[in-house]
Amino acid sequence: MTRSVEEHQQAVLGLLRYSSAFADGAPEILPLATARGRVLAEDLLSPVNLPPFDNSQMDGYAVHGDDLDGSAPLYLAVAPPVPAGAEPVALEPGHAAPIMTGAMIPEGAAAVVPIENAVPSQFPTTGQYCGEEGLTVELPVAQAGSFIRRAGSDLEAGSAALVAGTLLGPSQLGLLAACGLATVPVRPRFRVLLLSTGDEVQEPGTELAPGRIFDANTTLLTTALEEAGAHVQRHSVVADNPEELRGALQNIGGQVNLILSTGGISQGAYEVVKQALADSSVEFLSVAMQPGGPQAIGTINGVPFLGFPGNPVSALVSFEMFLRPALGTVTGLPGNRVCLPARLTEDVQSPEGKHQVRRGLYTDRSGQGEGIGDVTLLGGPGSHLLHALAASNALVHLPAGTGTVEAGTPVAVWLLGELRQGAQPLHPGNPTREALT
Ligand SMILES: Nc1nc2c(c(=O)[nH]1)N[C@H]1C(S)=C(S)[C@@H](COP(=O)(O)OP(=O)(O)OC[C@H]3O[C@@H](n4cnc5c(N)ncnc54)[C@H](O)[C@@H]3O)O[C@H]1N2
Ligand code: MOO
Repeated sequence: MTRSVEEHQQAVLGLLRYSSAFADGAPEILPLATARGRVLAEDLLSPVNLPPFDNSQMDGYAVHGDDLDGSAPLYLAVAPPVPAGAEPVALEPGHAAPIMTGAMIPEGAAAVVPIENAVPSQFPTTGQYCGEEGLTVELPVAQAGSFIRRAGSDLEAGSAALVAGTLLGPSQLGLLAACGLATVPVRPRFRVLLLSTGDEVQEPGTELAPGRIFDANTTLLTTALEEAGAHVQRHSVVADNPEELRGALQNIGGQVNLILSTGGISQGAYEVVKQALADSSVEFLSVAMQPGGPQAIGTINGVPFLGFPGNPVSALVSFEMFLRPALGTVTGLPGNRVCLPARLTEDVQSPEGKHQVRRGLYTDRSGQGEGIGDVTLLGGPGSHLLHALAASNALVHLPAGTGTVEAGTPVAVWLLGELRQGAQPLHPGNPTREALT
């Protein structure tokens, strides 16, 4: 059975949505400073007004409402100062109180005049406040309410500070702190059991035996999953022994939201995942994509399962194309990569019937009057080319039907990192030839 990229993306999304253990997970309560990158589990109402009280927006003089009759300049007696953090005494008509930014507006005051608009334009010294009677200040005409930040003008007590599903970053966590909250309920992390398979696959840090290779996939996918916000339970490498794999998968139910394996799913004589799950509801199929053609999808004892191909580049491309976007949709975490148009720096040939995903180096040219950036392919299409992948900052899409593309033609790229300054993103989702024309 062969599926299009879009069909398999939908199938993976459906599988993750089915992951009921995840949806029913009780919220975790975290201290604010440890909750960055997590998703809010429930609506949070503010217990206080923001600001909590009427306060001054400027260092200046608080003026009584009775003195705002439009006559100017005002000559007012200087009242005792109002520092931030103090509860001031009421202001009498005919008086102006030195008031600091953030200080509570005294009862009776109706406007603040910034100190630089006063004569003298500096506050009296502490000694003058204490020792001299009869200090006066000259102020220009002021509008009622000027430079006063009203209680609740940012957020009213009892209204929603944040709604469930919000991704918590510095601004959101700062808001909760301003509301006086010390902890936040977050959705539990999406939990993934990760197993790499293959007799030839050996732990890094050991001495490499003849015919064997080091396990790249466990580290590659652990870090990719964690970067996407998931919690990863790493299993040690499973040999090409179906009994061993079945043993590793027993009694997993309920502890994880997804089991993800690499390797053992194509046409060989020792395809351990295929053999171990032959009588299960897991489907082994081919997606019209290169790399990442062989795929497995289904459930094991009710737990969602995905099998990625063993080649490291195939595993990463499978993650980027299928799992990352679906994870974003079900968890509320950012799943879609920034998609940009870029001009190819060389001619390229892709298989007509497949969506080819090449790796490349994207360079932003928007500051050089070029409009869009360019992309240089790194390595060939081979799915073992991990060194070229490591030097790349973009996936380059050559959708099914592309065939030959000449140098200078715009193609869609997904940035594997931050958006460069000035670059204009395309709409997220699968790049098509039409999106570029
Ligand atoms: N006759 C056919 N052979 C193959 C086909 C096919 O259609 N017909 N498809 C090829 C494609 S495309 C891919 S991709 C691979 C997928 O094979 P498997 O998923 O069964 O993976 P393995 O055979 O176990 O491994 C493939 C390759 O990757 C290396 N590998 C595996 N695990 C790791 C790891 N953890 N770290 C680093 N490298 C790993 C492994 O040694 C193999 O070289 O099948 C093709 N064959
Ligand atoms: O489809 Mo395989 O993933 O090219 O190398």
